[in-house]
Order: sequence, then structure tokens, then C-alpha cells
Amino acid sequence: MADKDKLLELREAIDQIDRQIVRLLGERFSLARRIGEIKRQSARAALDLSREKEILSRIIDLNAGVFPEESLKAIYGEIINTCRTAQQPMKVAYLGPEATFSHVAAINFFGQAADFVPLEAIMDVFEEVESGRCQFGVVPVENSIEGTVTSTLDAFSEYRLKICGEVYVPVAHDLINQTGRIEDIRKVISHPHALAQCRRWLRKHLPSVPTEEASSTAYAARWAAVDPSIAAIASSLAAKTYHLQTVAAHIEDFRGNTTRFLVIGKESPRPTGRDKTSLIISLADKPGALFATLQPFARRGINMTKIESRPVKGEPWRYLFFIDILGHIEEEIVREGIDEMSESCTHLEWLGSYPVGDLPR
Ligand SMILES: C=C(O[C@@H]1C=C(C(=O)O)C=C[C@H]1O)C(=O)O
Repeated sequence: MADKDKLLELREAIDQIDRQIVRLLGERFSLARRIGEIKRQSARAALDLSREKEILSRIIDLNAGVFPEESLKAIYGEIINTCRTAQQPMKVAYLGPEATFSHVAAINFFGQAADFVPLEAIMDVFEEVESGRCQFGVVPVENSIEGTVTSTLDAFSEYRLKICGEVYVPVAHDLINQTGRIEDIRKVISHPHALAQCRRWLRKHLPSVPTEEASSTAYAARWAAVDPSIAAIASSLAAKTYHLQTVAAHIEDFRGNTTRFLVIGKESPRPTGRDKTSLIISLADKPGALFATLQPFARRGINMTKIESRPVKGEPWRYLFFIDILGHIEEEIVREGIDEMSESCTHLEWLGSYPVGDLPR
């Protein structure tokens, strides 16, 4: 057969497969909608992360190895995210404006099909979810260089919301402006953290150009979009969103900079087999109080991944402790550990159990 005929034949086979894929995607979407109706009748949550995890690992096993695994995961992730929206409108509040790293985290967790609502402050995100105007919210909780985002921790003691998931986002900073030319830059604008994280690069490449602080990297990008003399340090999503060009990518002085985000909602997901549990406790004012509260986990071999103290507002020198442990509250060993812990603290609140997020590679 001539090359031309062979090409036509193979392309016809691909067209045929695409028709099947699109038909099957529609069928999958309709089935998800029917499942959604049953869930509604029985007042079950639409989002079922443990079922999603089962599906994803089965899909990876089914793959004969020809199709690259990371791409398969990404495609399937997006299919599942879209099928979720057949069951429930996924309205997701995040710390805006558009193209912040919170937005990147929200897209990573909920896919492109969700309805994203940018808000001005972390408190607003909690408010929007508590009021039910959004089903979920995404807020930053910790950066690997700058440490804890204290306003997020503080909001947990004011709102009765649960953690539904965590997302780790690599923080890569790009220098962006209208032309992509370094010669056009008269001022560099960004969030103080981003400026601090790119200090050495700026000193080397733009030594005489002044910098100015903005309330977020995305605001800085918005600014650059209306002023050709300004460059912003922001995410590549910000460059795309505000139609800017990249002068230089990855200008951060330290690689591996990562931010952990929390997904908040009204209820926590079921166990998936690899989960984390978050708690807030307060202690009696006596020697060994913290030691006594943590012992129930140590004895059971439960790994504590984080402990952080925050002052109690209006009660000087009293503290709340935020604790993360590995495991789900529905696992007996975790439940018992928490029950025993509650005997030695003055207050204990379960913030949620949720799947452990993947660390960026
Ligand atoms: C379809 C379902 O609902 C949602 C969508 C899923 C999917 O598209 O595979 C899986 C779990 C749920 O988050 C289901 O529960 O089976």
C-alpha cells in the first residue's frame, strides 16, 4: 500500500476511536448524573474521593504501558472532575484575584469544569463556604520557605468547617510584562514573599530597577497588564490570564519552594487508605500537659506530621495547638488515640480527615 493510503487508513482508525471516546464520555457523564440523583435522595455527599482513588488506580493497572502514565492520570483526573459537576454544581471559592497560586491549587484539585469564585480575603473564603454559597473553598496554609499562613489557622477556630483535602503547589515565579523584553522594565512589582524569593536574581539581572510591593502576585500581573513599564513576578497562569509575555521563567532563588493548600467544605471524605487527620486542641495549664496529650499517638505508632501553636484571641498567653497526624478518624487506632487524647486536654476539635496530597516531584 502506498504511504498516502496507509496514512489515510490509520487516520480513519483514529477518527473512529475518537468517535467512540466522545460517545463513551457522554455515557459516563450521564451515569454520573444518575448516581448523583441517588446520592441526593439518600443525602450522600456527591464528592467521593475514596471511589475516585479506586478508579484511578484501576485505570493505571489497565494501562498496557503504551500510553504515558502521567498523561493518563491527568486526563482521567479531568474526566472525573467533569463527571462530578454532573452531580452537583462545584462552586469553589479561592483567595483571588484570578491566577493566584490558590487558583492554581483549586484547578489542580477540582479541574477546569468547576465554577471558581475569586475572593479578596481568606476569611471571605471561609464565609462563602459556611453560608453555602460555595460548596468548597481553597486556602493557603503553609509555605515551605515562609512558614504558616496564620490567618488560615485562625479562621478554623471561628468557622465550623471541615478539611476535605490538601494540595501541594510548586511555587515557580516568572518575570512577566507586556513585551517579554527586559529592556522595557522600569519597575518590578509583586507580593513581598515573591520579591524576597527572587532577590538574588533581581540583583544580578535588574540591579538598578526599583521594586514595589503588591497585595498578591496576581494583582501585580494585573498592574503589568495596564502599564508597559512594569514587570510582575507571578505564576505562569497569571501570564496566561492577563495576556502577558514571559521575560524569564523560574527566577526564584531556591528551588523546591512549595505551598500547601487546604480544601474546605461542610464534611470530610471517607477513608482512602492514605489519609491525614487535623485537630485543634487546648491544654490545661500544668507541667507535662503537651507531653501527656501526645503520648496516646506515640504509644500507637501514629505519626504526627505537624504541630503548631497559635495564641487564643482575647486571652493573652493562652494557646491553641494545631496538630496533623497520619490516618483517618474512622480507623480504630486513630479514633482510640484521639479519644484518649481528649481526656488530657481542655478542648479538642476534629478539623477533618482527608487524603494525603501528592508532593510535587
Ligand atoms: C460518579 C460518582 O461521583 C463522583 C464522580 C466520580 C467519577 O466520575 O468517577 C467518582 C466519585 C465521585 O466523586 C460516583 O460516586 O461513583
